[in-house]
Amino acid sequence: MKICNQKKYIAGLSGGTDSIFMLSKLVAKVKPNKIIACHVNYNYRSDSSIDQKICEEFCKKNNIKLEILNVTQNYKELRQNFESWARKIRYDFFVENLNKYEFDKILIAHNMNDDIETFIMQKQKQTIVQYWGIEKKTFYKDAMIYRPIIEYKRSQILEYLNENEIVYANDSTNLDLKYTRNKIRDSLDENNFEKISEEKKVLNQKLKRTINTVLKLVENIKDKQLDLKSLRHDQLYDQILIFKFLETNGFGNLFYGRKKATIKEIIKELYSNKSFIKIEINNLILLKDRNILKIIDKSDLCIINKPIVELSKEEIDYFNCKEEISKYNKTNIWVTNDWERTFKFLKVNNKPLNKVLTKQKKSYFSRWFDLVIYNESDKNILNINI
Ligand SMILES: Nc1ncnc2c1ncn2[C@@H]1O[C@H](COP(=O)(O)OP(=O)(O)OP(=O)(O)O)[C@@H](O)[C@H]1O
Repeated sequence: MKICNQKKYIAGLSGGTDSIFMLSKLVAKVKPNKIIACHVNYNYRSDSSIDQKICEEFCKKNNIKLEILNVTQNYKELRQNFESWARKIRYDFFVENLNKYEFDKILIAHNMNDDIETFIMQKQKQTIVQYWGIEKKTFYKDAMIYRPIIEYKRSQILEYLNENEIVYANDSTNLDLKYTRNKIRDSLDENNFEKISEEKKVLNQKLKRTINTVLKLVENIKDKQLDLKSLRHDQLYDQILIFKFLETNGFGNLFYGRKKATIKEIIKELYSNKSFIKIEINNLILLKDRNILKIIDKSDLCIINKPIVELSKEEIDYFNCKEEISKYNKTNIWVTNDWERTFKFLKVNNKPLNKVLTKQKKSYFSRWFDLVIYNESDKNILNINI
């Protein structure tokens, strides 16, 4: 276990095998005053107090300061997934202590089995990943999370604890096979770990290279638009590119944990001959506008079709059209930028407006920003510069 004895550590201590093992190894290398253990008692299981007691006794014996967060929550009323809710509570608690004591790193006791299980799960679930398995070092709210026992197998950990007669808690949820992870856990043979780790390593190297290339490209993207010539007909590259493009423009959360299929379908559409494609996911509009892919936040768009006299001050400012509309103030004069709905029946010199614009290869995106002024009775447009 690589650990620097000069640094100060906040250690996540659940009382289970892994974190007790991590701390046992840690106290052998680092002075106790450089370690603070943090335990979260969720009061979720009937035996939660046993875990807390094990942590208290371990820390007392090893002269380590222990911070405990006692969670009071009515679990019948919890409306979200327990695991992700619980994870946020404990990571926030770790960060709070890291800042309070001005320590350097947070240590979490994931082991090699967790890493391999995560890898197998990622492959089965076919989600977009940025790393295969569990990374040794990550960040949470600017705090460094380090996993010093990621190279230890569960069997090695148990052997060490039993040999040294160290007391640990049994996590009763581990025995419950209804969870996917536990099903995978049961089917894994540690003898295959070297081979799986090698496969994981190769995939991660490839993924890292791709992410780095994509990031260089995405860094230079302006106006939330991607030139579709940047796609490479390489599945991994294209998927990462679209994902990073969405992520850097604030829409990554829509795709975290989502099946890769969603991004794959988007890419398939982008390669089609269609010059216009509009994909909507919650507040996101992805617009293929000929050779450009544009990200639009629906809440940034103002789409109208109404009599000119009903334009609000905000709308006049948004379209910067004060001067233009002052020329028209009759009641049968309407304004619109709702090109998807109105341009098929509006006419310019008796031709449908959308056909004229398509012929001119007018960008679909820009149509939302040019206000069309038209006569409601004959549907002819009046601002002929369009
Ligand atoms: N109740 C707890 N109190 C303090 N630390 C905990 C607690 N539960 C988990 N941890 C820390 O997190 C590590 C991983 O725990 P576990 O495998 O249960 O979580 P996970 O959901 O797989 O991963 P994650 O840490 O990302 O939530 C533990 O070994 C321990 O270091």
